[in-house]
Amino acid sequence: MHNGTTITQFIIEEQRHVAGATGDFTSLLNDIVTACKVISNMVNQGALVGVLGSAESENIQGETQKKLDILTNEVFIKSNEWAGHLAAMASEEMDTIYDIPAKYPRGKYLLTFDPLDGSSNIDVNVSVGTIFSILRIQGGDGAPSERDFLQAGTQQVAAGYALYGPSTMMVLTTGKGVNGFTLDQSIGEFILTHPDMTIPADTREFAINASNMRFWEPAVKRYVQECLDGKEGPRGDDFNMRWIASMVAEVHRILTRGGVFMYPIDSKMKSKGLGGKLRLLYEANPMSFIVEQAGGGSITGAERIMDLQPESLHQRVPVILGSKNEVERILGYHDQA
Ligand SMILES: O=P(O)(O)OC[C@H]1O[C@](O)(COP(=O)(O)O)[C@@H](O)[C@@H]1O
Ligand SMILES: [Mg+2]
Ligand SMILES: [Mg+2]
Repeated sequence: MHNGTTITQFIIEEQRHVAGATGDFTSLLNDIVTACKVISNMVNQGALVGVLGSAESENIQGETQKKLDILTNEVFIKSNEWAGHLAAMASEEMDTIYDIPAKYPRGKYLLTFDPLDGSSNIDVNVSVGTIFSILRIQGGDGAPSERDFLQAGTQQVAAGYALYGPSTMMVLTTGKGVNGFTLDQSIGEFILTHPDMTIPADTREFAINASNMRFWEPAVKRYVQECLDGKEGPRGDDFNMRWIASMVAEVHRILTRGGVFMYPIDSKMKSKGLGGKLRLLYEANPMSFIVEQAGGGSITGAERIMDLQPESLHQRVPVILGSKNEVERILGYHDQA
């Protein structure tokens, strides 16, 4: 018998304190947990089940989809469309919203997700993940539309990610702190192993794709240069650098030991009319909710991400998140720039 709290138990106990809770939310989270277990197995099996490599298709972002991008999207749809908790879904891998088929009852929640984050790492067997965010539909009983999804991050009911790494983990917030669970493969259950995760306010570790340096804005160039100048520079201390190229893995490292993650806007993106690399609804908002609930900060450079009013389903934004004091320093550099 395991001796820990399962994620199901944890969610039910948490929901007992929510006035008027109907069990819908608990059951929706459980369906998401099931989807991540299926994906964990798929990712783990990899070449054994022929899921590596690219598909012959592109998503709306113009990215060549990986086979696993499509398969994991299907897993999320199938696991969540039937139970009657959702009005609709939206995903990185689907151009438009996914309306719940008429054969299933429709519910009051909206689910946005990045079924497989860190796609460029799949074929090289580096950690990847799944990111999700839950909203409540605000409109009436009519058919849901894209507009229903365009809610600020502060409206999120819950957010989480699964990390498929050396062990499979799930990290979750419902607005009452952040908790981490590890999948016990022997019983197929996520067990609470990282209660009340918090991000240290200070750090000496940053993560950014330095190959874009010549395109960065002055504030980001200044911040990174000062980190690289280390003890001899104005920070008077040495900094370490990391870049995994899977946002989930970067955020998990920051939740575990602090740090700052940056995918800022740059002149190359601007020249293509892009507002950033990462997507607001199913990458930036859920990760910002988690990071803020763990005591960290999350900004675009100039403003708090969770206050942004979304304009479109696949909108991209700059992301700078992590240890609070570093994020505030970077915000200050943008104000001064
Ligand atoms: O290729 P780069 O510049 O290193 O970008 C890596 C970033 O792109 C992403 O892979 C984008 O997410 P997807 O893999 O879900 O498209 C992030 O996880 C990661 O932080
Ligand atoms: Mg992603
Ligand atoms: Mg993805």
